[in-house]
Amino acid sequence: MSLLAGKTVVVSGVGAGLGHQVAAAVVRDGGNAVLGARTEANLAKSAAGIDPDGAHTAYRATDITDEGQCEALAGLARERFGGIDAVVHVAAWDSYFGGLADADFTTWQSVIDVNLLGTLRMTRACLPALRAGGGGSVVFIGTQSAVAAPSQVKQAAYAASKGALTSVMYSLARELGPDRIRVNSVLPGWMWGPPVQAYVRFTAHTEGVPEGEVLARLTERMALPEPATDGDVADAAVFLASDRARAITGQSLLVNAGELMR
Ligand SMILES: NC(=O)C1=CN([C@@H]2O[C@H](COP(=O)(O)OP(=O)(O)OC[C@H]3O[C@@H](n4cnc5c(N)ncnc54)[C@H](O)[C@@H]3O)[C@@H](O)[C@H]2O)C=CC1
Ligand SMILES: Cc1ncc2c(c1O)C(=O)OC2
Repeated sequence: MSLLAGKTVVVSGVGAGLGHQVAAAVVRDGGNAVLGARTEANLAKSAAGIDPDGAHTAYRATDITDEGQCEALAGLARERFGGIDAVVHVAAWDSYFGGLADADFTTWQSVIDVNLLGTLRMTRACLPALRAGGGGSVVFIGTQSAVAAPSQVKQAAYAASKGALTSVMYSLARELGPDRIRVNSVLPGWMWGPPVQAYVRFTAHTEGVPEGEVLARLTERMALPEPATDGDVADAAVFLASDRARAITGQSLLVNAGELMR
């Protein structure tokens, strides 16, 4: 039987990258995907690419800094598909923010509000449906920068927000375990997809070096020859979302081609 046959998975932050890959993997593996992100046009495009006849997808514009919008997305999942079995939290503000020395704490607060509190708002909005269905799975997307010195510098606020999310995961796994709700994190490293592809192009251009050289620098410390793709990270998230991970909770899974090993 397919990994997610008959299951409904809410996915936040569906744009061109990882969120789209997660939603695509959910439908490919037999489930229903309920897509949220701020821009409705991106959602429509993503859903049309995954599921042209719309039988296994639903979407709604959702900013995870707004609790009411999170609740509306969870409500859409219940209306269209009768419940929620899992939620994968991709939405994040994942740019470069400057270091501590030149910190603007207003920006820090925004990063925390999206990456940490936004993810928790979205989780809370899904809890009644997860409980009503007898349990389910919550998957956070962290980063390897949350557990080790990052390979890029000056991202203290981002690392703080994702590190806190990874810590909260342990606490929630305990809190929600009695309701058979599992909580895990996937921690990508340099993930080959639109944002990192743009970074490689930009860096090659500004340094006047071939793109292959920039990519070689990124992969230098990886055990495998190529970085994980956003599709590879999506597969790990879908596994944790599924019943095949039924005894796994309170874990972080690095999906980074072996750049860091613990
Ligand atoms: N690209 C990489 O190498 C790495 C990415 N990650 C994580 O992977 C996820 C992103 O995947 P990517 O494919 O890189 O980028 P992406 O740009 O496809 O994903 C981020 C999405 O979150 C959305 N978003 C931002 N703020 C939001 C809000 N307030 N409400 C709703 N949606 C919001 C963005 O619009 C975007 O669609 C993030 O959680 C990021 O922290 C982690 C490690 C490495
Ligand atoms: C957003 C983002 N971009 C690039 C990278 C990371 C990240 O979290 C990371 O952990 O290693 C490289």
